[in-house]
Amino acid sequence: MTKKIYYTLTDESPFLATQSLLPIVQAYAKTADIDVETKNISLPARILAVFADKLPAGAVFFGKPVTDDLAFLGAFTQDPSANIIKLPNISASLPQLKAAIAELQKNGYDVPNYPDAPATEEEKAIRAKYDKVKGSAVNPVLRQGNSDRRAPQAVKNYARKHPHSDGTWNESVKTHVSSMQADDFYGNETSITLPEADTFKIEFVSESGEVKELRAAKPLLKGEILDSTVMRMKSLEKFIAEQMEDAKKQGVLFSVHLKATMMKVSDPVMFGAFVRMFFKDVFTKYADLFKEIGVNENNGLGDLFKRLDGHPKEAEVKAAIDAAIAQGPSLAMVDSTKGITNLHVPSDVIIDASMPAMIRNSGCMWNKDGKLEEAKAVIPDRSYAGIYKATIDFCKKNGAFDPSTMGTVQNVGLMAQGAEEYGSHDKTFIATGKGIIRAVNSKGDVLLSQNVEAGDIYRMCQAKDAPIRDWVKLAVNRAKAANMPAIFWLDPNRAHDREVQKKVEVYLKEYDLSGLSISIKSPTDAIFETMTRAKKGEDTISVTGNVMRDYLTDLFPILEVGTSAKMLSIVPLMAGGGMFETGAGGSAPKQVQQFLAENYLRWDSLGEYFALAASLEQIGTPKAKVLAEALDKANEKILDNNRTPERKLGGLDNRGSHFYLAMYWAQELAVQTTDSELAAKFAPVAEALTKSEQEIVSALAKAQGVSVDIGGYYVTQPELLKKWMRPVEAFNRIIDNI
Ligand SMILES: NC(=O)C1=CN([C@@H]2O[C@H](COP(=O)(O)OP(=O)(O)OC[C@H]3O[C@@H](n4cnc5c(N)ncnc54)[C@H](OP(=O)(O)O)[C@@H]3O)[C@@H](O)[C@H]2O)C=CC1
Ligand SMILES: O=C(O)CCC(=O)C(=O)O
Ligand SMILES: [Mg+2]
Repeated sequence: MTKKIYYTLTDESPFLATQSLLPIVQAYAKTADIDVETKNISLPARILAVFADKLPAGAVFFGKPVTDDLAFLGAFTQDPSANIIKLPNISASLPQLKAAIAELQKNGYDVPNYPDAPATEEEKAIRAKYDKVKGSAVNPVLRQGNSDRRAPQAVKNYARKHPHSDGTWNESVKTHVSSMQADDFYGNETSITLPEADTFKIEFVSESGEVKELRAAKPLLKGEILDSTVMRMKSLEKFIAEQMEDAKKQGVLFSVHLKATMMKVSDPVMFGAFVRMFFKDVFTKYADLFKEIGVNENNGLGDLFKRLDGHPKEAEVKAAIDAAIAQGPSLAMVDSTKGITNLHVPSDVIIDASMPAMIRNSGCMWNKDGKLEEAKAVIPDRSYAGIYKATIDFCKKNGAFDPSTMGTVQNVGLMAQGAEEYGSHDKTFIATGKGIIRAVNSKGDVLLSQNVEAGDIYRMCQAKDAPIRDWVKLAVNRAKAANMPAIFWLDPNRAHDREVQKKVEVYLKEYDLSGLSISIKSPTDAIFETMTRAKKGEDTISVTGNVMRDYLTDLFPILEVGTSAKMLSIVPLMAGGGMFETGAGGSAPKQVQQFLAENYLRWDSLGEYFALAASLEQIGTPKAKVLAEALDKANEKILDNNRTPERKLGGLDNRGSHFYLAMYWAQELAVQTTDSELAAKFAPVAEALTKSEQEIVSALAKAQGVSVDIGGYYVTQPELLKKWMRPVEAFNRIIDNI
């Protein structure tokens, strides 16, 4: 029977790479009776899916009828045969969402504008649909299992042989992390475990006793952990002002690191507080104008400039902003050549990628002159900031890490069913006045309650019992399989973590742990021990909650192997199937700019190669296993022979690396002796590819160095992509004839 792998079409670099890689994958998989079918979960496809009713019947996007592929895959995760390869996708900030809407409209798709200030019921409905697409809208739907992320041994070996630089560090480095000391999410957290199944609704009770329902009742399962907490806006503003002063005094760059994409409700509001405080006088002086043109600081300085464009007061306001920048502490830059600051776009600086990049750069970020400079990294909430502080302190004391000798850090992350903060969006509210926000059960009893004032950010999180049980199981299994010590990172000072720890202690008793080293430590102790071990070349498994999973699986891969793109990232679905994420990083937008400018794509598809091998293994048929084993060997050859993309024009790029994957994979299939049919099938393919190696690789190289038109950024044209991503007919012919 034909087996199926769903392969996702996403955005930016991984989407471009797919245009070249997928035809190879499909051709090889077909020989084992495996159908690799695409599902489009890109940002534009997701927008079209929610507005399908507004499109004419039979509307087509990227060569296929418009369907809700994310909903399809989300439901499919519950099928025990699910086998999904998931590439990184854009978690859109509002500026990105608006840009994608504009491109769709330009291409004739009649989707509505994003209503900034919805007034009518219709506008509110449109806004609600867009808010579903916004931010991290894909991963929480598909991640119906916990997370197993690690560097494949071959990748680790490669990094040891070809170490990148992790910068230089010593005690004199002025870079540091600054967090609030009170009134943050960390300080205000309360948590309970539900003794019985129940429901909860969220209400605001004003000072005068008026009750307003913020969210209707939703079910709670027995054993579920429920938290509530609040970030006090006035304290946050005061803290930001102090940190600006301090950065200026210390003569370091001022930078802010948040996760406005994944934390799509809370973090843009915090980002907005930074914009408002940095440009306090400007926002006060031009309050009326900003109201008139619809400025919302949560969307950043970039959006403000767009709204000012062509306004009679444009020059005056820009001068005031320039003056504020000149007066304030030096701002960290995203792109100094274009004048794009840390405060321009909420999704430009994303903490999981930005902090490791800074650590690798000896604690430096870019200043306005395009030079590296030490920085203050402001991370307001203390819940997770401590691990970066500990890393920086460790590097100051012990020097930079050395990729040629350091150990590896694997991660087992609690992620399933919207665990913890990453599932909190529908339970996050900005308080509209002074009073109480509370969670109330079916009997009317108050489960959790927080005092709030206008502007405070109230947030509730859930973590269900079954995922926690599954996470403990996964941790024990990984510790056994990898033969490494595993540490649960749980903070005794956090109410939520104390509830989790009670469960972990109970569930660990269900296993025979003899011969294993499994411990529970606070995040600061855990990272210290993990780094001390890594420095000595020793390996450790970090067993963490959802946010730390995200942070650590960029931090350690970037330190160890230079990028998280090369990670194996498996989600064993709780219903029995598997989702294979490719790498643990993002969609690398900077690389798209390079591709468009010079037809050079430096996306490294190694994450895809490893995900594919794991996916084929899961298919499990004898032929699929042969394909998987041959692919494993091909992957090693890719690394041994250095056939991963180089950074700069003129080198082997993404397409060249795909050629070598095809060649090595075919060679391995041709020489294996387990399946003679496959060997016979691939012998001529291997021969043809080997014979044409020089011709194809030099034709791919010759194609580089020109500017590229693919029809748009979000809305691209399939024929144009084919032309640019599969430019060598001789290569295409061999693949298409398999
Ligand atoms: N799983 C998912 O779907 C995820 C999606 N995202 C989304 O991705 C977008 C960008 O995120 P951002 O945080 O900037 O991080 P990215 O990982 O996209 O970019 C940071 C840097 O990582 C390096 N990099 C990442 N992947 C590769 C690769 N395959 N090959 C080579 N280099 C790579 C490059 O760094 P260098 O130049 O230093 O080599 C790149 O400039 C956002 O929209 C975000 O929401 C982010 C994380 C995960
Ligand atoms: O879903 C997202 O927005 C980002 C996911 C991410 O960063 C990760 O899983 O590492
Ligand atoms: Mg991440």
